[in-house]
Amino acid sequence: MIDNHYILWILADPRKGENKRMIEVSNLNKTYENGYEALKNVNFSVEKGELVCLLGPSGCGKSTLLNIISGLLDATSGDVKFEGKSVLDVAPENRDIGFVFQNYALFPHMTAEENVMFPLTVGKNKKSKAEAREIAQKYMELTHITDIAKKKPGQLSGGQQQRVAIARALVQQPKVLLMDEPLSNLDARLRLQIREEIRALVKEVGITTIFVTHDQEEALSIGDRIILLNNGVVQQADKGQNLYLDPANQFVANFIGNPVIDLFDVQFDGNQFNNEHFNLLAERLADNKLKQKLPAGDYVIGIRPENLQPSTAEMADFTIKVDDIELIGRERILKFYFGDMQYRSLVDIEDQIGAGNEINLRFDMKKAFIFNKDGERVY
Ligand SMILES: Nc1ncnc2c1ncn2[C@@H]1O[C@H](COP(=O)(O)OP(=O)(O)OP(=O)(O)O)[C@@H](O)[C@H]1O
Repeated sequence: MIDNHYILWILADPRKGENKRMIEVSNLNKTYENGYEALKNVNFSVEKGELVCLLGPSGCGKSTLLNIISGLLDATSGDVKFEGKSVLDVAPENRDIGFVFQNYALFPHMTAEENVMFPLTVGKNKKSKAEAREIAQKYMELTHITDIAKKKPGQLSGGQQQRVAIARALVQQPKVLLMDEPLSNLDARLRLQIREEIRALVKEVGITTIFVTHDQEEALSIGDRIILLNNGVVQQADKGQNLYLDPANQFVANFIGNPVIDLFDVQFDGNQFNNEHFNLLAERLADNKLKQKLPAGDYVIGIRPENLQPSTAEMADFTIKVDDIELIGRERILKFYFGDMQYRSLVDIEDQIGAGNEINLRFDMKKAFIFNKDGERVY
């Protein structure tokens, strides 16, 4: 019989968490030869079987980070560990990684099947031809490409080529799958379809995956978690819904969300938030959301368009003239201007409000965010 002390010891074992952790990036910095700091003290980890999206605007350092994890690029300082062991001294081909690129990178003279089999015909993963074919067959079935097995890349659509590339990356049964903007060259409809296929596939295979994209919608739909980078700095690493509902700072609030969040410059006098269009009493804030006592000064109020709603004249914070409307599925976006800045309110499609209408709007202050002048969230 196992005694209770033994069970307690297992439960208290500090190594327990490490067993679940596949990738750990710690204090990672990259300064290019021209002195440009592309990554600044990057820290995050990825659990086994997790699908994490690296998201951020062009030039934020996504490819630099992916290339350091894969070994194609050296870090300036910091560490990358796989299953608790540093891989910085391990050559890329020995890191047990499958890589999928934006441009597919297939061998044009080989058929789809030969491309998929290729990693099993060379190097340390070399198998007999029959075995290679059998394994390739399994991954070709998983990626739905058996019917195009004998075709060459030039005869395949972009979506088919990317499926071949994914099968080729998985056929070595790597521990980690890295995907660098794999859907960028596909048309909109195919992007939607293949991203769903990719998520289903990596979950079925159970492989730890880092998926790079600059498209927030793609990241929100595919990732278990999102690591949002800007200027080489991790802004927030969290579930997609938390980036939307509980953004760490003004950059995250502004980057995530479609339609984009409304941001208003305000001055706080200790009692109300003021600008030339409205005055909002601080007592409308939810006390438990305040991260600190706010000194008087300049702030930015952020409100998601669905939380800036038409109201009665008595309850209104301000009145606007609708400049334009946009229909998106079940909802309509009402657009209006203060000066040359455009703002948005999101209402139900049934609300018969059109361009040119004057309407009253009210902030749901319990759902607003407030940022200080450094973009840090204070509420
Ligand atoms: N070899 C290099 N020397 C100097 N600067 C570089 C080098 N490679 C990249 N950079 C710079 O480092 C920053 C990060 O580049 P990186 O390619 O990692 O960004 P990214 O987020 O992948 O961008 P994109 O989405 O456009 O591919 C950019 O400002 C880029 O200009």
